[in-house]
Amino acid sequence: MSTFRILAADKLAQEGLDYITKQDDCELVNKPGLTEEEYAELIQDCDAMIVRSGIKVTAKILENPGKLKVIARAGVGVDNIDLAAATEKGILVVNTAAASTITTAEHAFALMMSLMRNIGPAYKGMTEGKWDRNKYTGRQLMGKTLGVVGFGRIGQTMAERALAFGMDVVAYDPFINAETMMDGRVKMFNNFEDILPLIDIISFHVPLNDATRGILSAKTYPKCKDGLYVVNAARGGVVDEADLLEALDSGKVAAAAMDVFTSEPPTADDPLRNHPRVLITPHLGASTKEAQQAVSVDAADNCMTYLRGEGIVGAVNAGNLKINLSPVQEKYVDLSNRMAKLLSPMITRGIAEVTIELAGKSLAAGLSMIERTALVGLFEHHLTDPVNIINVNQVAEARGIKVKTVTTDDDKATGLTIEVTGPAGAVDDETNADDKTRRIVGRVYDDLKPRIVEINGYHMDMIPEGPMILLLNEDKPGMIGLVGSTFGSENVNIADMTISRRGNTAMMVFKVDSEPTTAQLETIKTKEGILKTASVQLAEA
Ligand SMILES: NC(=O)C1=CN([C@@H]2O[C@H](COP(=O)(O)OP(=O)(O)OC[C@H]3O[C@@H](n4cnc5c(N)ncnc54)[C@H](O)[C@@H]3O)[C@@H](O)[C@H]2O)C=CC1
Ligand SMILES: O=C(O)C(=O)COP(=O)(O)O
Repeated sequence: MSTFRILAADKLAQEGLDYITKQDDCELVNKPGLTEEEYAELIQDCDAMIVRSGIKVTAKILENPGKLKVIARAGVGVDNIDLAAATEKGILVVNTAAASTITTAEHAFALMMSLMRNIGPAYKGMTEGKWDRNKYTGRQLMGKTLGVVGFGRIGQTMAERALAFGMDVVAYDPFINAETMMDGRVKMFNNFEDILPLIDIISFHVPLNDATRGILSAKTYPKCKDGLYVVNAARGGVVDEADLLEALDSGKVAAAAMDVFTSEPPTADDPLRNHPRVLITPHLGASTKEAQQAVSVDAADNCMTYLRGEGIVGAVNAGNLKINLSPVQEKYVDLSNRMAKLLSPMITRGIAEVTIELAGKSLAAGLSMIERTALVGLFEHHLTDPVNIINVNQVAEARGIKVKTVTTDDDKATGLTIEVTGPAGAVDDETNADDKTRRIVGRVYDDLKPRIVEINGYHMDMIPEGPMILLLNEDKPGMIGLVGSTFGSENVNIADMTISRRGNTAMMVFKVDSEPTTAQLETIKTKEGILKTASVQLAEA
């Protein structure tokens, strides 16, 4: 059994660490707090890396990833991971989406309540011997309007709690196409500025990206009511920090609560640390015993699922990959790999375009996986850089290879066709019409076995498995005998064969007992009438 080395590169709950050490096939490398250079070296010998927000997983760390295959974020936000670099290197990034939702919403809610009742400065005054009863008259939540920015897991959990406290809730989320949510109790907006005149309190629950960076800033304050309360437990930078300080001074903002900062930790003299109307916590949103236990175990689990080849859970950078496939869809994924591997040695003219044709409505959910698996099979022997289902679309795009997918709904005749077109000028008018592209057609029948039914216009019905040899020869008498005796003298034992004619050539496909050596293939190739040879090693079907 192989042993997976799992690196904990951030402080993880003990439960998560114990969970890793209890697995027979895993070894824990618990090394939080190292330098960028140290991680760059350490990851090369680790299969998985688990992080929180305390480390920046930079392109430099990932430059030579060695055997690193997966990075798990024990939490939600992945803005501290260079996703483009991870994808380029074929490293899967996963998170533990829902495990910390309630905890984080509770923290945002606690910040909102504390802000409205001056809990922070009142407590501070008490510790300094003061008794300021009049200074800290607060505001009641009931009847106030909360604006939730980002109506995902945490935003909705925050809204549920606000509604229970008798607040009105409106939300801005341009990726939700609904007029209202929560049984009509939350009015939805898809223009940020439209919620601003309506709200007394704003709370952010969005990822940090180019669209959300500085979304609340000097530009947008003029639309807000005077005396706005601001809560940010999403990411530092969503609320522009310099503009917030000005808005506090001008009275536009009554008070602000921040759990997250543009730079963490903020410097000791950061004005947000000591502002009398700013309540701050050190990125504690997800920090409860319950949430940390859940995210650390889930993160470890998500790594193991991937490393053990059992699927992908919580993918962040695997595009539209669908993992929970039906048995038939899975068989088509397996078939696409076999088909691509068989076609791959015939691709001698380069690849400009790949067309994947999938027939059968019932297979549609597996399309992305089938497509990626086929591309990996086509590319892997032609490229030196590692290519896998995570980075294969990016690899194709970076090389200008067009990937076309055609689907049809016919469930009575399910099937898969992979066709590869070479670059312009790769074929000419003399080229046989069936050879202008490289094409392979396969299906999975009711017995769930993969079948190849056509290669480049040569029709057959063959289960692709084990070591296989493909021969293209002149279609003339004596060829089968010649090949049989040559295999015999070369000690290559034939287990099965199929032959198909097209014009004056034929394709013989052999299953043999063991993979032929290059020298054996060369000997076969020198025989009169043999035009091309290739060998492929496939798994048993
Ligand atoms: N303070 C802390 O310790 C924690 C902070 N977080 C932060 O909370 C964020 C939200 O987490 P979840 O609710 O679990 O994620 P989620 O993915 O369920 O929700 C995010 C929502 O934001 C929306 N969104 C995306 N771009 C937007 C835009 N430009 N404008 C408005 N809405 C937009 C999405 O449509 C989605 O509905 C995370 O991205 C993370 O940054 C998460 C956990 C803990
Ligand atoms: O899950 C998130 O996005 C968080 O911000 C929590 O961060 P942490 O794991 O506490 O460093």
